[in-house]
Amino acid sequence: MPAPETVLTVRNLTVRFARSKIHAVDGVSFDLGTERLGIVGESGSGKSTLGRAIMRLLPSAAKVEADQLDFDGAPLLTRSEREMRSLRGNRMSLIMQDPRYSLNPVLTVGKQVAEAALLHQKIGKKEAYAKAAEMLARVRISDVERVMELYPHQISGGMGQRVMIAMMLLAKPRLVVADEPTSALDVSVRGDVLELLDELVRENNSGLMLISHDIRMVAAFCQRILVMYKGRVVETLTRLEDAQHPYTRGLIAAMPDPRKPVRRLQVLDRPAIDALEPRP
Ligand SMILES: Nc1ncnc2c1ncn2[C@@H]1O[C@H](COP(=O)(O)OP(=O)(O)OP(=O)(O)O)[C@@H](O)[C@H]1O
Repeated sequence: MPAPETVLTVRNLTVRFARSKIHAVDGVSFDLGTERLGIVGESGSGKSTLGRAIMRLLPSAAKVEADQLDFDGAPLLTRSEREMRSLRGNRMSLIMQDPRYSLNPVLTVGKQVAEAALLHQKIGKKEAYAKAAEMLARVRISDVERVMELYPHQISGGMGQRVMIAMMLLAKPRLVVADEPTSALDVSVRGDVLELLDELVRENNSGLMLISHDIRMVAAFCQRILVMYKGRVVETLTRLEDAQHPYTRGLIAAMPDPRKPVRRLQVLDRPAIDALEPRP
């Protein structure tokens, strides 16, 4: 029996897309507790595919296999699509880079947050609107009344992420997968959104997978980091200072440290890294 705080157990997870020779995710194993876990790697390393495989949100062309993929102690891969839809609306949530793809474009912000309140709490319609306003204020939206009347295309990316987080505060998910949640945002609001995400997962005692190419941001926010290269986890870290793998060091060097003067950015020595990762 897994410990009660175990949210996810992943053993030898593999994803392969039809007509592709490579494994987008290649034998990944890890456990996720009620913690903030970062998944980092360069573009194409398999981060998003890993997150979507866990949410069971990959297209049918993707073949997902695992020795074990358990969420809250129960297998995920054998669940029906109907069960998955219910899980995704309640127990697991995905935050994507652009919230406009997650919010319903034909519903005002107020209506969709109120619908989330109706779905997750035993309250009436009027109370649901009051609850929606309360949640939007909690994610530090100042002009709540006005924002509730707007449609998703009328709000900024930062505002969209706040709305998503407000809806998740109502759903209280056990697992949050956040895929580059701040990459499309103005630098000035990135910190705010991360802070809200932190409040969300702490309040609900959730497990968070934060997927990003920005290893410094992830290191500042997460307790543990999995470093992915060509679909595999090459290193697990709790501090950047402990990085041993040349690929990880390359990722760190490629992200300028804001506290230090900019030097020439390093280029990854791929042949040397590939030589360390023998392929079958
Ligand atoms: N729908 C798809 N069909 C075929 N191949 C895919 C599909 N989605 C992803 N891939 C491939 O899987 C591999 C991993 O891609 P993935 O998007 O997971 O990487 P990533 O690390 O998240 O990159 P990025 O940061 O650019 O999103 C890549 O080789 C990619 O081309």
